Amino acid sequence: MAITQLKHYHSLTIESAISLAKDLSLFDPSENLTCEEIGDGNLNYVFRIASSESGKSIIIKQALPYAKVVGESWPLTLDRARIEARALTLQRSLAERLVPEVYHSDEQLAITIMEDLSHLEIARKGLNKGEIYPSLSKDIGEFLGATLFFTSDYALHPFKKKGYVKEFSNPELCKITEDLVFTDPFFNSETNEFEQALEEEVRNLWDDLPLKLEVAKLKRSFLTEGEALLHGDLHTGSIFAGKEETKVIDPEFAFYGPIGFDLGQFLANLIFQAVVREEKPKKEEILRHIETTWDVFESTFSQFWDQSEDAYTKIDGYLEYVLEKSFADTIGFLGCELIRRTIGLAHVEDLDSVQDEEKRVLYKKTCLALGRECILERHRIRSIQDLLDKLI
Ligand SMILES: Nc1ncnc2c1ncn2[C@@H]1O[C@H](COP(=O)(O)OP(=O)(O)O)[C@@H](O)[C@H]1O
Ligand SMILES: CSC[C@H]1O[C@H](OP(=O)(O)O)[C@H](O)[C@@H]1O
Repeated sequence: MAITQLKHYHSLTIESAISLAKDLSLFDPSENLTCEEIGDGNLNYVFRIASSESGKSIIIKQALPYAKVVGESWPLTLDRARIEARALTLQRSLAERLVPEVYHSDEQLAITIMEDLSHLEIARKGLNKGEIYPSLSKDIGEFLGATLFFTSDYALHPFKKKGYVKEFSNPELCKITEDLVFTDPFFNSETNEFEQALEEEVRNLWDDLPLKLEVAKLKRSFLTEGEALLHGDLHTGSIFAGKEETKVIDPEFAFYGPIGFDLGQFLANLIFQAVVREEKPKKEEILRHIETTWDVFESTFSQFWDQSEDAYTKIDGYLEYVLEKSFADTIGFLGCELIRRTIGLAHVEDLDSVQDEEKRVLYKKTCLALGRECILERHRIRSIQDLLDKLI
């Protein structure tokens, strides 16, 4: 009888990460390898292994059985590593240029081994330094048009789509979003974190019943509308950018949800930049990115729509209905992201790194007011220009 040796989960160290890379023949046995842990996200460890001889390098990302940002008191499923590796592979098959290659994955060890993108920079970091990324919004618009269309019912046989819905069932990570994006910031919850100077605005939000009703509707969409496979956490910290290259990483929150969610998260994270940039040309750069993201998403999605085999896609007005609904959802989700990143558990460097306290508080108040307006007015904000008018 063959004896199968089961690999049990253990968290990697610098040494064991190097041994693993060698065991998997990702490097020549004779190569001298260096390894460093470079993870700066909230949840996982990320090891970069490089050979000085060949110049080759790889990334090993490992999930921990808890959320790194909080520690062992917040247990978290290792299944997120399976979801991430699968989502990267599927998204790469739909938008090859915009997603890193996965070399290997292992569910037991909760690892994904992938292409090293260190020649690029995390978009949030670069944007904060004033870097210009000419193709960022065009690329993200294309990524969203392709990944959202080709994982939806407009493109897939219903059996295939429902298979994906099952495969990407991601209850624990969805629960984080349900709590941290849709619930906690709108209630006096322990996870919230905000400065004293925002107390009055925050209490007003908590007391704002019409606002809470609209957030409840958005949360309901997130919980119930399995339209397409979402990235699920598409903020500027999940994107590597360069002058001519863009890559989307970190889809561990992937699941079937409403099309507007990824768009809303990405646009909100651009809006943080629009808010903190006071010089007109610098702000303009971001406004153009906001416009281009939606425009490219809309045109890419519409082009693919014409290839659909679903008879209803030939009915006049159906595409327009889907786009209008997705746009209103995008504006609403964008509002929730603006608020949660300002007063919730997970903040953004764009706002928090502003040293001048008066300015920082002013920017945060602007984000809260804008978030509220977008949630409440999402059906009256009819075009991307209507949104831009609110940012000037
Ligand atoms: N493929 C990659 N190439 C180079 N660096 C990477 C890669 N993936 C992740 N990193 C680095 O690790 C950090 C955290 O990765 P991320 O996937 O966002 O982890 P988390 O899920 O913990 O948020 C990134 O900000 C980046 O600096
Ligand atoms: C405790 S998870 C908080 C927050 O972190 C995730 O982002 P990332 O891992 O990319 O830093 C996600 O946005 C969660 O809402």
